[in-house]
Amino acid sequence: MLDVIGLSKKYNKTLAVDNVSFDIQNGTVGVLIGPNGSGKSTIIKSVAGLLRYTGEIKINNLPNKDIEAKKVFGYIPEIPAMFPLLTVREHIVYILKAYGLEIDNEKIDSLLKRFDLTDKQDKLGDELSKGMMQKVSICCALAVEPEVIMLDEPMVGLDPKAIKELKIIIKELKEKNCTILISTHMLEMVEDVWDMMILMKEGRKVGQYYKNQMGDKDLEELFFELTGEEDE
Ligand SMILES: Nc1ncnc2c1ncn2[C@@H]1O[C@H](COP(=O)(O)OP(=O)(O)OP(=O)(O)O)[C@@H](O)[C@H]1O
Repeated sequence: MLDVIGLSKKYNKTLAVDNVSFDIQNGTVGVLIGPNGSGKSTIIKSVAGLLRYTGEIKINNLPNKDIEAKKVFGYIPEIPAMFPLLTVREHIVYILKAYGLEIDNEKIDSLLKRFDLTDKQDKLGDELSKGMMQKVSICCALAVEPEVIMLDEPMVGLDPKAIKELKIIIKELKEKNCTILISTHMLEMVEDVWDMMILMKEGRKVGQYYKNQMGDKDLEELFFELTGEEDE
């Protein structure tokens, strides 16, 4: 479960996030949407503990910066960060070690296979394409079997097969009662997985909507209706 309570973040004079609150229950996919610059990445980075902010963020009822909270939390950043001298496989091993988990080679093999990385597992971090880096970053986050996972624009740069696999994985995580937060502009990619939508505009949460209350409307239709922007 993820709780964000009264979150505000200023970068110098820019109020990027203005008193935003929401919660996402276990087994629920929340999507964070809004125009460019509306504060989505700032929220995600705050939850991930990468920024200073005011307000409270709790993961499974623990402060997000608590080590016990970090142990159950996975994060796929918008821009993947690779270790240049670690191989693809070593990235996953490294993460498992950092989380204090056993090195389960079968689990690693299966993740690599799902993302077509088996024959790339010995490539170094700085030898990878952008899409491959994104896949490694996804494998690392999944390897720790998080209870709460955040994905910042996860589909960008992925090939169609990897997008399909990721969508299946999101559904599997949901079935395992995971709490999932996805920030994206690719609304059609989350159409069949979302449960709750948090709509951001100019740093403020301007709405929170549940799929089961939205009738037949799709996410894109809702977005244009709610933001008053033109669908061209
Ligand atoms: N490091 C930074 N320094 C200063 N201002 C920043 C910084 N990062 C973001 N901002 C500002 O904070 C506001 C929110 O940015 P943020 O990246 O959170 O938006 P976003 O909704 O994720 O945008 P996008 O859809 O373009 O990724 C913007 O006005 C942006 O210019």
